[in-house]
Amino acid sequence: MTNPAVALTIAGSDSGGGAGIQADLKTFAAHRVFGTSVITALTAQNTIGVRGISAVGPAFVGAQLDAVLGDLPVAAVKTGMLATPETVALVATYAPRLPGLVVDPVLVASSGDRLFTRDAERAYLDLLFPHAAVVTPNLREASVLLGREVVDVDDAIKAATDLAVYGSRCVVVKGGHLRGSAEAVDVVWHDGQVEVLTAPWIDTANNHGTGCTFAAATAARLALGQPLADALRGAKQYVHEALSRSAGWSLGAGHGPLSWGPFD
Ligand SMILES: Nc1ncnc2c1ncn2[C@@H]1O[C@H](COP(=O)(O)OP(=O)(O)OP(=O)(O)O)[C@@H](O)[C@H]1O
Ligand SMILES: Cc1ncc(COP(=O)(O)O)c(N)n1
Repeated sequence: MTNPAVALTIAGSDSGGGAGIQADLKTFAAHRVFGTSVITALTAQNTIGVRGISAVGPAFVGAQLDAVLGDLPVAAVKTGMLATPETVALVATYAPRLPGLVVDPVLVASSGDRLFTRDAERAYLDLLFPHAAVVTPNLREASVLLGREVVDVDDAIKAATDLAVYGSRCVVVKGGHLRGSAEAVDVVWHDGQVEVLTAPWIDTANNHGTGCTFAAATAARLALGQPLADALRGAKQYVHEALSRSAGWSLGAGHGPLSWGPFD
């Protein structure tokens, strides 16, 4: 019997089940990847918004990392909500032991609620980005990180190029919040080249967890040994399929969750 590939998510819990650790573990399982998890924060959250956050102290985040990395053959890692600059700094100290590192710099929930205490920008840019195989900010996160508005595809191309300066091997500026487009366009910077990933736009309010799912699907595919470019294309396709299958659901009064695979 061969072992399954193992991936790790370092992220926050979403009590509503749509984003965070819950979305990541579902996405790993959908790729037939065994999921491990280091929890950085609890959120009291549903499809409408975030009611409260209780961050886990960095020492206990470290204890979880030691437990997982000291025992299991983690082949790829995704970071989501890290909640505090201290936890970003702590995770950065583990970076040499974190293969295939996908950094989703979660700062704000789709509801608009903040998911990070303060001083996020410098901690992410200076400490974690240099170790990442890929970083995956959405438009709003790219704006916060760069301290300027990022609202259209041209801005996203410039943002991806400017964020690449911080040392990540690849940057994806996700366009799920671009207005007025018939396509969901993500801008990818890789080795000095910029390209776009596109998929047909799905008209649905059930989009809570798209960012987490995209980053987790990328990490799952890296854990399975796919090259990064293939992993990103496959993750984009996975999110599109998940969104299209749950477009008509009505779970909760706010932004509902996505469906999940396997889809093959
Ligand atoms: N309505 C949609 N139709 C098709 N693809 C979408 C849609 N919304 C988001 N996506 C895709 O989902 C992925 C995540 O992008 P998005 O910009 O939504 O991330 P995010 O803002 O981090 O997520 P969230 O909105 O859940 O916080 C991207 O590949 C994006 O293009
Ligand atoms: C615990 C937690 N982590 C992350 C997100 C953002 O998720 P997404 O950008 O996928 O909506 C969230 N709402 N809650």
